[in-house]
Amino acid sequence: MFASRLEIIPTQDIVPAVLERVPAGTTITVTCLPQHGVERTMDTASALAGHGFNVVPHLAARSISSRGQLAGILRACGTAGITELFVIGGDKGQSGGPFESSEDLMREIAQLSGKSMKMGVAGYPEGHPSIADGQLMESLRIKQDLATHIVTQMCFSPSTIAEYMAVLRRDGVKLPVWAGVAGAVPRTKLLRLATKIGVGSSLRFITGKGALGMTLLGGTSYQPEQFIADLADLPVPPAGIHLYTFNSLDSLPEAGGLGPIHGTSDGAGAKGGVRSSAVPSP
Ligand SMILES: NC(=O)C1=CN([C@@H]2O[C@H](COP(=O)(O)OP(=O)(O)OC[C@H]3O[C@@H](n4cnc5c(N)ncnc54)[C@H](O)[C@@H]3O)[C@@H](O)[C@H]2O)C=CC1
Ligand SMILES: Nc1nc(=O)c2c([nH]1)NC[C@@H]1CN(c3ccc(C(=O)N[C@@H](CCC(=O)O)C(=O)O)cc3)CN21
Repeated sequence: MFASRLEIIPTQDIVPAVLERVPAGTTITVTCLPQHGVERTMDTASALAGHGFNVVPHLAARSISSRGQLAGILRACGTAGITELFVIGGDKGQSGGPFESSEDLMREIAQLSGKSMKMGVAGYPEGHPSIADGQLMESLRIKQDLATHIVTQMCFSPSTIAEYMAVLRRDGVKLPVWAGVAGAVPRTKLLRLATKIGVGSSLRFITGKGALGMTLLGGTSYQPEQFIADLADLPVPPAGIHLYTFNSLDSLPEAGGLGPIHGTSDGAGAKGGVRSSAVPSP
């Protein structure tokens, strides 16, 4: 059984939906989209933290307008009891402030927080649409001293995750890897969003695979259970599952490998990054 986390989008109606459907104590990460701005991420994160969730806001470097704004965000984290952030560059074409990349922002956070803030970073098992593989790897090698773990982009292939982890280790990146898995999201929504974030080709590949594709994407929603079970069977499984819910919270996986969305600390914060009792032995 894997340790698990849920990712949500800070839409207006999401806090009551989470309160209704997700047990307090669950780890929830809150995205930071260019059209929303970081305030919405922080407002939602603080509200959920106040209701007893272990919350991880995403901070996009290019969406932060000033060092003062960052200091305010860190103060808000302190007030809400938030001790971990997910730091990315951000999909904004141009930076609106002093930080160009996740690395820039991580250095400033480490300094302002006296290195007490835990930070996750993004990994791309199938590459990134506009950043070369070599540059992504170099960026991870640099960031690993500031980070606690990697969360992968949404992926649909266990062997791709396995190969990605092997390449990371070969190239000297030692951080625990959490596999990004799509939740039970309606198939049309999933196809649209996967295309938008640059992983559409792998999803289209699956949908074009006849019987297997029908199993994976048949019915109205994607079903992640088989993929999660296959990840658990890898010789070296990932440290945990990061479930991209896209706010579809109606059928969170409770069986088939993920285990119940649990209410305890998931262990991603510590170096080593796994809740040993929750992860199958290699
Ligand atoms: N909002 C979210 O939750 C997530 C967002 N993303 C998006 O993925 C992208 C990358 O983010 P990070 O992994 O944090 O990378 P990053 O912004 O830290 O960049 C990694 C490396 O690539 C370079 N780089 C960045 N953008 C580039 C570009 N357009 N062309 C060439 N080189 C570039 C940077 O200088 C750095 O060396 C961003 O667009 C980010 O918003 C990825 C995962 C999650
Ligand atoms: N390049 C990239 N950007 C991201 O923001 C991102 C990734 N990759 N990879 C993993 C997750 C997935 N992300 C996403 C992507 C799209 C929506 C989304 O629902 N977009 C809605 C608009 C939501 C709104 O404005 O209220 C859409 O309809 O496109 C949410 C999270 C965030 N993360």
